[in-house]
Amino acid sequence: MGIDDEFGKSAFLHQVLQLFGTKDTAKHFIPSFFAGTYDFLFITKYLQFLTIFTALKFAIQMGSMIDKAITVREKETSDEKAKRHQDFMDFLREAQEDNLDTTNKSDMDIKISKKLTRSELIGSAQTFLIGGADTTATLIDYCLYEIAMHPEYEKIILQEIDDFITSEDDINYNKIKDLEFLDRFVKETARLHPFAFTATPRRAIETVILKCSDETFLRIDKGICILPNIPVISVDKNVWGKDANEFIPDRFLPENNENRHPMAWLPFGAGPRICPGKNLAMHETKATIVKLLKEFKFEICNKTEV
Ligand code: HEM
Repeated sequence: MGIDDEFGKSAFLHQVLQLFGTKDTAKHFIPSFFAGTYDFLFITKYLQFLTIFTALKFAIQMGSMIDKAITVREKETSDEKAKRHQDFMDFLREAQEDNLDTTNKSDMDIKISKKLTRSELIGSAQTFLIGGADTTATLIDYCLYEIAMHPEYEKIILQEIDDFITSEDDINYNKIKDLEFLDRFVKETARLHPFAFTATPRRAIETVILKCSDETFLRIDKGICILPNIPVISVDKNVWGKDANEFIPDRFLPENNENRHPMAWLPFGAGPRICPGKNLAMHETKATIVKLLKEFKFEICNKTEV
């Protein structure tokens, strides 16, 4: 996906990409230095806390840039707005303008109807931008790893690409949707590498007693924060079968999916707080793989231990 594609047309996104690109990681002395050493030098492991300052600086810089972008939007006339590409900042600002009424939703913790404040707007934009960048890149990395590990599946993906994607113009949402094997391949990759699992903590809003599959009971008190063990759920043999640890994209064929527990596949979380970028991330991953496989072959390097 390039900045000239549909997703990249947003002026706001351009500004943010510029911010991401002003200093690449290698130029950040502290993270790049400790990234290479913290594993084996006792003292540098603990000095890593210094990276907090770099991250903080980045967050402040990003916050102030978003703040400026909002000010620009506030001064815009409706004519000016209509002429440009509408982006997620418009949706967030419209949410700010809506008078959200959540009073009748008994399962919601916050029951105040209110608009997004400016700092909530900035915070939401930051979450979208940070949550949406490295995550998708990591999923793409894992897919390429699995492609290199499974040339037999690479062949099927290539065949599917040949059948459906005949030109660069075909790499669009509707055509990518037709690549059903690639979709299963990406889902299987995400199942075996659920790297964002730490993003799913939940706090109990009331005390509950859960009955476990081994007939024991688990009491969760009001206010307790729990983190579902997604890496374990993802390879649970009771849910996925004896071959749970194997890479088998066809386990996501509709007929194999039918009786599976709805909370079995959790790389994007679940429920009202499920990742809102899920469909975008899946599309972006598949589109990127199509582009890459059209140009490159991915193989395991004999010199690298996997
Ligand atoms: C492969 C890519 C991605 C993965 C694996 C991923 C994973 C996750 C997970 C596990 C959560 C927590 C969900 C839960 O608590 O149930 C989450 C939340 C979130 N993600 Fe993603 N994400 C990805 C891409 C994206 C993208 C592309 C965007 C935005 C463009 C995005 C925006 C967000 C936001 C805003 C939240 C917070 C939602 C909330 O708290 O209500 N993510 N993501």
